[in-house]
Amino acid sequence: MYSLLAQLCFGDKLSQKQMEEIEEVEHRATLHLSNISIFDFWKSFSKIVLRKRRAWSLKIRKDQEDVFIPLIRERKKLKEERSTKSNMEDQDYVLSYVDTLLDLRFPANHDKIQLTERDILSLCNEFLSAGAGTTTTALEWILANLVKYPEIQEKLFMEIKGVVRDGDQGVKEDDLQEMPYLKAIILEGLRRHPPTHVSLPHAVTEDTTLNEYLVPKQGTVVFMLADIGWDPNSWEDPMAFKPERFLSSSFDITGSREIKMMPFGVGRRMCPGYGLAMLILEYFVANLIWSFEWKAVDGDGVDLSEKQEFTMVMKNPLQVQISPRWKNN
Ligand code: HEM
Repeated sequence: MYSLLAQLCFGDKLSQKQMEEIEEVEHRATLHLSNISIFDFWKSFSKIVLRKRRAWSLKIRKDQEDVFIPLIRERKKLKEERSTKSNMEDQDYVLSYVDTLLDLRFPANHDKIQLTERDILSLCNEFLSAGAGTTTTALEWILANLVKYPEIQEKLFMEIKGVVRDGDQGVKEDDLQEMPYLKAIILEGLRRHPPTHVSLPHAVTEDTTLNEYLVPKQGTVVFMLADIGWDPNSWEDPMAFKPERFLSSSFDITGSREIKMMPFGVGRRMCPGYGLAMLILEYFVANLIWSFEWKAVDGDGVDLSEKQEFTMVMKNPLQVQISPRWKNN
């Protein structure tokens, strides 16, 4: 997942070594995120009392600079070279997230006209840390349920079989449009096991009354994302894994019509990566089930206990036996 997101971020010409360096430093940064939030609240206090943790935090930032800044400079150089090339010479160019950030300009009256390298580094860090752990966690929960309920896995396999054409190597992006049961499985996975159980902190801009409770101006508000998706007033048998509940009508994950679940948040601060995340999940699940049969390790059930890390992960990571469905796998 890191390799995929790293290429979206820094371009598709990264070497294996560069991808490994990005993954290593981002993994450390993500695990460290809970400490950084302490510094946000008690900066002066933490400078003295939490010196060691602060030093560790600064070390991670320095390591990120060592890995990311050369990559940002490479994209800057490529941008300058491209400006002198014709369209014909430039055919294998793929736009990256960093390219869009380098092109960003603020209005002229702003005291800063464009982003600095350090701003771009922070945005790339946000892109990778917000995108990789969440999507990987969702994928693991969905596969865990397909192992736990082989009849659902089989029904999905039959749907894919009806869509993939003879001679195709795997499921293509266009094929996904013809797979309503796959979409239902992804939505049910996100409802039953949202990777983040609470939203990011939001604030109200003025005193607001909600169900007779006053939320004072600037008061911090977080939304209980998992509980909203498990509400028995909205969902029948909410703790069961039943993709069929999403088959009867098209479901709007953005919550613009009604809000019965919000694994990506809703409104202006909704996850900007939700479309990408849905595509990655559909594409990976379809191809993994098309290529392999997934079974529980003999004698072991699938334990769906949760553990809070940066995301809500499986307490006991999924252990499976996978067998290729086709001879050439
Ligand atoms: C299954 C996968 C994902 C889930 C469940 C998820 C969920 C969320 C949630 C709940 C929020 C906070 C929304 C709020 O507080 O209102 C969020 C924010 C964010 N997400 Fe995702 N996300 C996923 C994948 C991604 C991906 C793939 C990217 C980008 C590559 C991404 C980038 C972001 C960013 C940058 C923010 C912060 C937005 C802000 O500060 O306003 N996410 N995500």
